[in-house]
Amino acid sequence: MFSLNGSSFLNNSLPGVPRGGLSQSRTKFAFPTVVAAAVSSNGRPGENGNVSVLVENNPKKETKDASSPVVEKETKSKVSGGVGDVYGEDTASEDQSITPWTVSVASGYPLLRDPHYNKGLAFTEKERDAHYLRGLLPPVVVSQALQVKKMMANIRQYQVPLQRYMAMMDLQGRNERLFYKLLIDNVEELLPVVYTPTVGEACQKYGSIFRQPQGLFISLKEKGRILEVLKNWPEKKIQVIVVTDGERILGLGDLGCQGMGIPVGKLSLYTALGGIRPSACLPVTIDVGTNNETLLNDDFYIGLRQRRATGQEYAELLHEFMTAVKQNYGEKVLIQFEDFANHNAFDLLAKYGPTHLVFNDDIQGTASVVLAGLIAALKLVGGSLADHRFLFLGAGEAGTGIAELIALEISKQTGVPVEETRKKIWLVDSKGLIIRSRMDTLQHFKKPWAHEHEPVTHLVDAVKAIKPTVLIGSSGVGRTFTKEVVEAMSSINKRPLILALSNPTSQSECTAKEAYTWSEGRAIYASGSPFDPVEYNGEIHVPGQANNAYIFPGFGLGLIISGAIRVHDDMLLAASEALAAQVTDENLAKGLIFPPFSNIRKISAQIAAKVAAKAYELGLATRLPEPENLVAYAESCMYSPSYRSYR
Ligand SMILES: NC(=O)C1=CN([C@@H]2O[C@H](COP(=O)(O)OP(=O)(O)OC[C@H]3O[C@@H](n4cnc5c(N)ncnc54)[C@H](OP(=O)(O)O)[C@@H]3O)[C@@H](O)[C@H]2O)C=CC1
Ligand SMILES: CC(=O)C(=O)O
Ligand SMILES: [Mg+2]
Repeated sequence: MFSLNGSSFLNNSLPGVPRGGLSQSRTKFAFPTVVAAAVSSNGRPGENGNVSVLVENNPKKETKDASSPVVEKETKSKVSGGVGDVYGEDTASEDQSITPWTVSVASGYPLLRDPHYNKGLAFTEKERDAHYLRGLLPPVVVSQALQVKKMMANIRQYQVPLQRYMAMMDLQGRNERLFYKLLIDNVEELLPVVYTPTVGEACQKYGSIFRQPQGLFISLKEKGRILEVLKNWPEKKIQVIVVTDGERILGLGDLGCQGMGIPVGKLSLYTALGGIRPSACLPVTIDVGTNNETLLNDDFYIGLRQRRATGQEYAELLHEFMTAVKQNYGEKVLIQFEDFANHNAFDLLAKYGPTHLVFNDDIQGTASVVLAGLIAALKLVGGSLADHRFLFLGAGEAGTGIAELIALEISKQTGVPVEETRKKIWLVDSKGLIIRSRMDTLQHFKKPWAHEHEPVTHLVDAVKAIKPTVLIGSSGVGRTFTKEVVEAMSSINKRPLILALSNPTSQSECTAKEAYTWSEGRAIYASGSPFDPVEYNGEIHVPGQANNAYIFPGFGLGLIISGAIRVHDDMLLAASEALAAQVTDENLAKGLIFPPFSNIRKISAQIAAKVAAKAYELGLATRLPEPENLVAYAESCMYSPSYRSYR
């Protein structure tokens, strides 16, 4: 359905040139010396991440047939972890020194201005001497732990969420490792700041709060030159791209170029939650204009001031981008489509699924996370998936994506064809229940859900008619699960399962408090954006966060560590099962059908391992041989935000 089996072909997996080329400036090291030192210091070439330098200095390697599995094997033996530790920024052994180099070996003032290597007051005395920092910093030397403590105290002082967001973005632009240390160690507190709901407001106001550009902006002005534009990005070894065209940002509609906050936020989660190195992540916004009149008339709008290009003009720009990405980064770069409007999202996935490693987070990631929640919830509501009836409000990317994965899973479990299992699932769109008599006017992705039924216009009537055990909101419209709707669900079910997926919080179909109150404490509830626990009748109910952030970081890691070349539906099912398995009885007892985010890196490693295992099983993995313990391997590949010492 969402993806196709690809044939097993390998790509150019040799690392590229160092960031920005091979120039150097004020440094005590000449490059060959650095390379020699790097290789011989531990006797394990590449272990400390200097593989790219080795390749640069060994033309023989560069000319090898990159499609040969032998090259894969060689590369694997030299690169720790398999997620391309090209710049020596991070390896399993953090006590080893590395060279902090940017376009040149950074030192002095530029070193303090380079977020990749800056440590602020945490530069040691020795580093201050070696890297010309004397006088550029006050005398005190502090630990990263103290920096975290201070930053958290600063951030907590801001009462306005957008101020917290801006403080976090400033930190990311100033000291990347500290940013990730903060985010990883305080994930439950900071996720709502760098991600939904606050990122939604940030996108709405992106022009006004714009300080430093983040990510790569590709607009219609760059048509015919996209490859050139990609080459302007300072990092060469990209493993994950999150791209949007800004047309459906959360449930906030068309935010044009200001949608950039979403790829930036998603990729910071790829690093914090999934352990992908920041240098391997590329946020992209494709600017084809916007139909948002408010933005078009906003002096501070940062995008093209024109209405959206469509049709051939749009398709050609996207095609040039997809082609340039593959040309520049190879076959195995993961391209995650994010927050495209559904009239483009399904077509892009279908068009590029057979030729690129593509993943649509809103269609596929959301499906995988919701299926995981449903599998976990069965322990509370009883029965198998096939015993339940599902009703959706919203029949777009999220709604039909989830519906299809549920139908697929039931089909796998029961052996009943998917055309039959779909009949357990009903969807309502802005015109009412999707039924057979509407077939001629339905968008293609809705057609499989057009079952035989009388017309039903209102959700509450659909609930009464269909009698679902599970109600899922994916309409992007807030407050649509009214008291009547929740009461109707509660009159049919002992434990109504209610998922209000729409983001941000303002678009949530109902709040946690409403769900628990209107169901008299019986609802099992989760939402796309977080809600605090609710006390009802002396009992504490903890709402889960049904958000694709549980899936995509681990899913992407699994693709990368296996060298997968295509996404397959069975990988989504594997990810769901892995996530569901992480929900403990203790979680369930509180009403939680997702595990807490505090443990997310461990969870991501479990997901990555299952996804990678599936890639090997399906013959879609190119990183050979398959590691024996995929969970341990996934964990060993993860980026650590601890500071490195600079020689
Ligand atoms: N929690 C999570 O992880 C995720 C949450 N989401 C959220 O889900 C929401 C929808 O996203 P997505 O599926 O991509 O959006 P789409 O635009 O693809 O789909 C929206 C659907 O909702 C329907 N709809 C709109 N208004 C109403 C209404 N008043 N009554 C009934 N149906 C309505 C639309 O109907 P019609 O087709 O007739 O216009 C359409 O079928 C967003 O808020 C998004 O943030 C998305 C992905 C992940
Ligand atoms: C979470 C997400 O991807 C969305 O709301 O679009
Ligand atoms: Mg999204």
